[in-house]
Amino acid sequence: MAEIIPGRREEIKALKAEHGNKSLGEGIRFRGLTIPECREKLPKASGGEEPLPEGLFYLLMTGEVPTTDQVKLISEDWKLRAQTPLPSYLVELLSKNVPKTLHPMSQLTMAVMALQERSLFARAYGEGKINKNNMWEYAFEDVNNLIAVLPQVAALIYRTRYGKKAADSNVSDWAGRFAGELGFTDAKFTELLRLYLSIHTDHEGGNVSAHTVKLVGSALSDPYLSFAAGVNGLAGPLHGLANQEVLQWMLKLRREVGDSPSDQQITDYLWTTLKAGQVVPGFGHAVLRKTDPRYLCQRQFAQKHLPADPLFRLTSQIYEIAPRVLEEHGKTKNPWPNVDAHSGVLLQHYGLVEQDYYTVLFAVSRALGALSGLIWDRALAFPIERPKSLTTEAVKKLVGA
Ligand SMILES: CC(=O)SCCNC(=O)CCNC(=O)[C@H](O)C(C)(C)COP(=O)(O)OP(=O)(O)OC[C@H]1O[C@@H](n2cnc3c(N)ncnc32)[C@H](O)[C@@H]1OP(=O)(O)O
Ligand SMILES: O=C([O-])CC(=O)C(=O)O
Repeated sequence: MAEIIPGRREEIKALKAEHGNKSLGEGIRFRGLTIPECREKLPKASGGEEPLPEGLFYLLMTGEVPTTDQVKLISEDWKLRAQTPLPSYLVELLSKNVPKTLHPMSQLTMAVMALQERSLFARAYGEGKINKNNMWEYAFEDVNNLIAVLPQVAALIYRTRYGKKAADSNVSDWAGRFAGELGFTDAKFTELLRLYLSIHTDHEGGNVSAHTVKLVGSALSDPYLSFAAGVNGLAGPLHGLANQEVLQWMLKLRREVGDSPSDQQITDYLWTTLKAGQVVPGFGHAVLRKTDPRYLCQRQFAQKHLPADPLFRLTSQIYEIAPRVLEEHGKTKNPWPNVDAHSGVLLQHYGLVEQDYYTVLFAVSRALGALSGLIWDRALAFPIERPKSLTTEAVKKLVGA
């Protein structure tokens, strides 16, 4: 990073000076690579087929596809960093003191906030050691320390809330450790988790969670404070919570009309949702205008590994019907499914059935995207974000309305 950053600083300064007034957009790409390209090019676990999230992190940080050895180094580094035991007050908090009714996303935010005590960035700032040139280094350490322990923290929330036990596992990549801590040993589930944690990392920087991390970080709040804020944004039903909402919506459909609904029953159920003034979870998108490529790659995974799963078949049936209904409804600019319309179905298949936990998985993945961006924000010394705010009266006066 120390070698890459100076050149990038110059490059971006020149680019902004020359082209800063143009507007841009290019769908979902990670450093220029599409989701299928990432799936193909990023290193896999031995015997595995899905990308290791560590590789995506490396790609987001450096702009280059890592070698298997480079990815291994990250896995080992994160494993080492995770060996510092979680603070006992955090373990007490999560395993004894939070009420079972507190949503797992709120528990995650509390846990990240509790870890903020470890921030090297905040400590260095307090000691007057931080300047624009070196601040990325402190952010880098905090980010890697936080990412390293997130699986442990998230799994502790899971085990406590649902009365589960960790599994004995000698898989040592980041997602593999997470699967074991969650109590899963099925190699297919671990592969699914590697894919899940790779594809949920980011979607440009403008989505609510990543942008919140960026915004809060722009005040030089440290990576723990910034990430906790982003997790709160992800917990909203129009964003990451749609992950859980989709499944609840589908299960309610099954409860109301049985396990094998007809096309007409699904159509009626969609209209009931829309006429009640609610959104159809998992459909629509703020910027995409076609089926989300993350939906499609999860669909491919299902077609390969669980083609006969009843919930997958229902998902496919809804895929046929919902876009037509949404088009007829005429409001949404994008009637096609997004990433959240598929993930829960896969997790259900492998026995991770606790829907209100799903967005925590999303958050663990989002840490890679949003926090790698945060390191770059500090490396490029981006300024504090501050959109202008005016009253409606002032706007009217200024535009002569
Ligand atoms: C990882 C992610 O965050 S992916 C998104 C996850 N969220 C969901 O799946 C929730 C369902 N979808 C939605 O609510 C929306 O499509 C969003 C929040 C994702 C995008 O919102 P917008 O950018 O405002 O979408 P858009 O410009 O198409 O909205 C136009 C209108 O269509 C409505 N609309 C959009 N999607 C849907 C939907 N799935 N069901 C019903 N109505 C919808 C909007 O509510 C809005 O209505 P309004 O004019 O009465 O205010
Ligand atoms: O881009 C968005 O607004 C929502 C999304 O898909 C994501 O955050 O992954």
